[in-house]
Amino acid sequence: MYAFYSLLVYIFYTVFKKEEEEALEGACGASSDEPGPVSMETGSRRRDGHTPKMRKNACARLSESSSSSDSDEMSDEDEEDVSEIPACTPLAAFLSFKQEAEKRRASQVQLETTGKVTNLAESPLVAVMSHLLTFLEQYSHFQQLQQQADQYRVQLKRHRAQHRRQMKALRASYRQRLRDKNSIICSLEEAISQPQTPSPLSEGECSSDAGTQAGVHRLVESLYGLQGERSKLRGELRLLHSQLEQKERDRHCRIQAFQQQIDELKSCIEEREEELSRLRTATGATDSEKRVLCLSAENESLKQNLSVTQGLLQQLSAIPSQSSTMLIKENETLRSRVQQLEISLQQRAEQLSQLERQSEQSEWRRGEELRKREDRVRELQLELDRERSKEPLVKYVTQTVEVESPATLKQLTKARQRNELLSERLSTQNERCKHLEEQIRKSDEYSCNLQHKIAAYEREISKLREDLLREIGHLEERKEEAVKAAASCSAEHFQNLQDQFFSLQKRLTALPPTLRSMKTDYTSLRSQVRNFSDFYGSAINEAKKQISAAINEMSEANKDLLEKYRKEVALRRKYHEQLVELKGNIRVLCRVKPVLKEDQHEEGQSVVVTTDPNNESSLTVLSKGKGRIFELDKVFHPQAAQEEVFQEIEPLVTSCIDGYHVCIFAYGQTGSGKTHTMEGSVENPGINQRALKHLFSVIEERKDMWSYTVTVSSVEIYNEVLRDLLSKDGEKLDIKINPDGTGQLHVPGLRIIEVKSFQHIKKILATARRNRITFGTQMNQHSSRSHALLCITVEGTDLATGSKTTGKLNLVDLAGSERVWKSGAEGERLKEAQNINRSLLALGDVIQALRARQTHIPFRNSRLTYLLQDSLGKGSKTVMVVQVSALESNVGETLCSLKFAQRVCKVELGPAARKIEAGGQCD
Ligand SMILES: Nc1ncnc2c1ncn2[C@@H]1O[C@H](COP(=O)(O)OP(=O)(O)OP(=O)(O)O)[C@@H](O)[C@H]1O
Repeated sequence: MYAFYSLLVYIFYTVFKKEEEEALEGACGASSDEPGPVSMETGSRRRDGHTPKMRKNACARLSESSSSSDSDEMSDEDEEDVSEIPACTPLAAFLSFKQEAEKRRASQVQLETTGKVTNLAESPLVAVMSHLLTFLEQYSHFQQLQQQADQYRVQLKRHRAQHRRQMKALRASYRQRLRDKNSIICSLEEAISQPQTPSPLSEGECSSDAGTQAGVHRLVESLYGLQGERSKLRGELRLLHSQLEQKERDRHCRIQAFQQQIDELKSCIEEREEELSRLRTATGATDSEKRVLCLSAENESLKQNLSVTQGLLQQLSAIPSQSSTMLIKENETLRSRVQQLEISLQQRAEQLSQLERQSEQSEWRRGEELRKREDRVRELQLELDRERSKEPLVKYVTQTVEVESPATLKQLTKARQRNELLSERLSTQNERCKHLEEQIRKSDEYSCNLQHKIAAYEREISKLREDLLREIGHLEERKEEAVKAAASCSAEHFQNLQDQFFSLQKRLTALPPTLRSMKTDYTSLRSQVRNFSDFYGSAINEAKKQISAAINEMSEANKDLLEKYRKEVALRRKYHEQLVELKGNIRVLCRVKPVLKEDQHEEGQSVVVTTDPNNESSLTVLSKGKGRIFELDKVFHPQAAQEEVFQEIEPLVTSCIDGYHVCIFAYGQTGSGKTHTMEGSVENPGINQRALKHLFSVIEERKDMWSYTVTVSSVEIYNEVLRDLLSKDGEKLDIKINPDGTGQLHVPGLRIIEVKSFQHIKKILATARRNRITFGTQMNQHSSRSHALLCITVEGTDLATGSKTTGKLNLVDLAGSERVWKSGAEGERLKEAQNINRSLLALGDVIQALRARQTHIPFRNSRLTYLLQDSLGKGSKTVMVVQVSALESNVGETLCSLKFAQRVCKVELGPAARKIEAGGQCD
């Protein structure tokens, strides 16, 4: 049995071994004997139909499970060599044998199922055989599969090759198409560069080549990309356009600005030219005239030259030609010279005509200028008239105030009438009260008299009683005596006694009625007195009731009245402000000092300053035989009283109570009356005292609605040093910024006194006057050597609304401006004078800057201007009183002062600003 197995295994081994060896031999022989593709082409086929190469490949494929794709470089011929391989191997014979065995086994199974069981299946040889057969079957199946796979691979290769070929052809055609399309793109680009060009890709073209549709699509995409780029470029272009437009606009604006500047410059040049021509006309001949003269003179000389040359020519022509050539040459040069001269003559003539035209033009311009001047004069005249008509305007404004509010006025008059009625009733009640009181007093007196009378009566009665009793006692005694005597004496005597007794009895009976009447009188009087106190009390109560009722009625009516009054006050304030603004927030008044005896040092001094009684705003100064007219806001004639001057300033003082900053200062040469105007004397007080008086009277008027606090301080600036005029120590003071953050100035250490009454202020003013530095100069016996400032602050609180106002009134008496040589100042006085003049100069600079509306106003250049900063600048009200002397000896100073005043006149401070605080907010 074992021997059989061994034999079988051997058979199989030899069969497989042989097949394997053949395969290996084939492979080795092919690799050694048939090198390269040539041998492959010509190589004979083996028994099994496999070429050596194929086998090698198959081996490789077997060893490498992954069948990598053939390289593209593989030749097409190689691929074509692959053919179908027939499946006729020794294994096939074995397989047929195996199939037969299987069939046998199947029949055996059938036999088993039919019950004919044999013990063949149990034989180990049959099992091994069946195993071997299964293995062989699997192997053959594997080989078949391998063959199939090889076939597929070959087919695949073939397809791939075919595909590659197709691809090649396609690539070539694509390249061709690409070239075509490139040309199309170029044309497209050209088309794109030209806007609105229709797309060169027509539908027909797209559809014409279905194979190149993808390429066309790509092209279309690129076209879209290009279009996108084009739109982007267009956007950029638009942006550039807009930038360009912006630049254009900017350029245009700049051109306009330049044009404007040029226009301005032209107008400026024209003005200059006009000014120049004016100056020329003022000095005499114009430049053009002078040039005309010069040119005509030159012309003349040229003409003379010409005539001389012509004469020379004639002479030369007369001379026989000796050296003719020389002469000809000379002649020619002369001719050319003549020609030149003629040309220049012509030019000159042209210039002359041009200049004549110019002179004509300048003449015309002069005429224009003259006309303009006339117009200006007319305008000035009109302005003057307007200024003159201001006063009626002011009146008109006040009238219009009344006209504008007729309803209010009606109401007011009604209210006033009611008020009057009520006050009349109140007064009648008062009178009644008074009358009652008088009656009470009289009845008191009467009762007192009665009591006195009663006492006298009582005294008399008691006396009479005593007398009566005494008489009765006497009579009783006499009666007893008589009885005794009757007993003893005659009947005659008894009769006498009886008569006496009867008369006494009569007297006694006569006595009781008076006594009774007196008694009744007394009792009635007593009852009257008792009743009178009751009556008096009830009458008083009645009167009180009536009075309280009247008062209630009054207060009811008063509420309305108060409201109306408030409105009226506000309206008045408004119109007052308008009035002040109409007059100007900076006003210049001029006061001419009357000629006093002590001023006339020299004999025969004439008066050179005259005022016009018909025009209150002009004054004429006669200087060097010429009269100069000065126009100011108001001119006071020399006889003007202090009251008259104050009346002009009064509205501004009222403004201060309403919360405005007001500055009033007197300016002028030394001795011209500044101190007189500001301070005055005890008998004839000046602005300071009158202003304070007015202030307190207004405060008194408004006490029902406003409560005010008035504080006063006074300083002097002497040699640029600040001193307190209300303090005795005379310490140097400094001006600083208030640390409260308001940015306002304050003077640390300055005495500020709260003033309660006008009497109090009088004392304060007297102290300030005493402390001020004065010295006698040649110009003034008591010349003030310092600037004195009286600063009044009025803080008001509206009792109804609680709003607060802060007004300031600065009253300044400036030190006199003076000419040092004239005032005879030396040493310390000279230094004073220089300091005074310097600070006045600083004041002038401030005024000048305000007038020119400069952004920087040089307030800090002197202590005076620094201190007056908040009352001199914008939003404040200023009055300058210019004091001038009328005497000829002071004409220089008078002219200086008036010129300065006229400059101040032209300053505009703008609308005044009220300093009011409502609920902690500032206006
Ligand atoms: N309108 C006037 N009526 C009467 N007297 C006047 C008038 N003006 C000035 N005076 C008198 O002239 C004198 C000089 O005046 P005042 O002292 O006021 O001049 P001033 O300008 O203040 O001088 P200074 O600058 O030197 O102080 C004083 O005696 C004054 O009484």
